[in-house]
Amino acid sequence: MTPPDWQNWKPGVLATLMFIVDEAAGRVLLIRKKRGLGAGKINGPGGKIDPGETSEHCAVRETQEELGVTALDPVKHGELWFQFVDGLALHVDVYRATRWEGEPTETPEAIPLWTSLKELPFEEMWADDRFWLGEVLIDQKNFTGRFLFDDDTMLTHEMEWH
Ligand SMILES: Nc1nc2c([nH]c(=O)n2[C@H]2C[C@H](O)[C@@H](COP(=O)(O)OP(=O)(O)OP(=O)(O)O)O2)c(=O)[nH]1
Repeated sequence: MTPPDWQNWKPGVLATLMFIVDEAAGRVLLIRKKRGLGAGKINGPGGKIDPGETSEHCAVRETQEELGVTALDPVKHGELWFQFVDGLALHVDVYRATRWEGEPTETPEAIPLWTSLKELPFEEMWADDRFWLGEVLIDQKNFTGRFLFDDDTMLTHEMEWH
């Protein structure tokens, strides 16, 4: 396969992910996603940016809609660029927050899962997550990642740490 030309990737669909970290307890608020892209997988809450909406607002709104929790003072830690071989392109901003309001509650979209930072369930997550999630959640690193997917299979990846 011809190597992808990262420089020419289009942003495509804009989306967000939110990871709420309970630093005192050493855990992160994940979800079991019930529908949409990645249904059945474990992930952070998130979704597509609405027209005219900022990415930070989207990350907070999606977390409210999926779990009934409001993330406070989120910090952006990364950008994910996904190209799927069927043509779908997705650009995802990744946020981390350490304060929140509300109790996580199951919704039609997601089941909340408080998860130990020492036991991130990579085997049930998207294949690229093992390249960045621990570094963002635990070490608070900043990154850009580019990934080529064929459906659920990751074909290539490229990481930059800032
Ligand atoms: N951690 C992780 N998240 C991913 C990957 N690929 C991917 O689309 N996501 C996230 C980004 C978005 O939060 C979500 C896909 O967005 P979506 O907009 O289709 O989700 P949705 O169906 O719930 O959307 P919405 O209608 O609520 O906006 O999945 C991945 O490889 N790793």
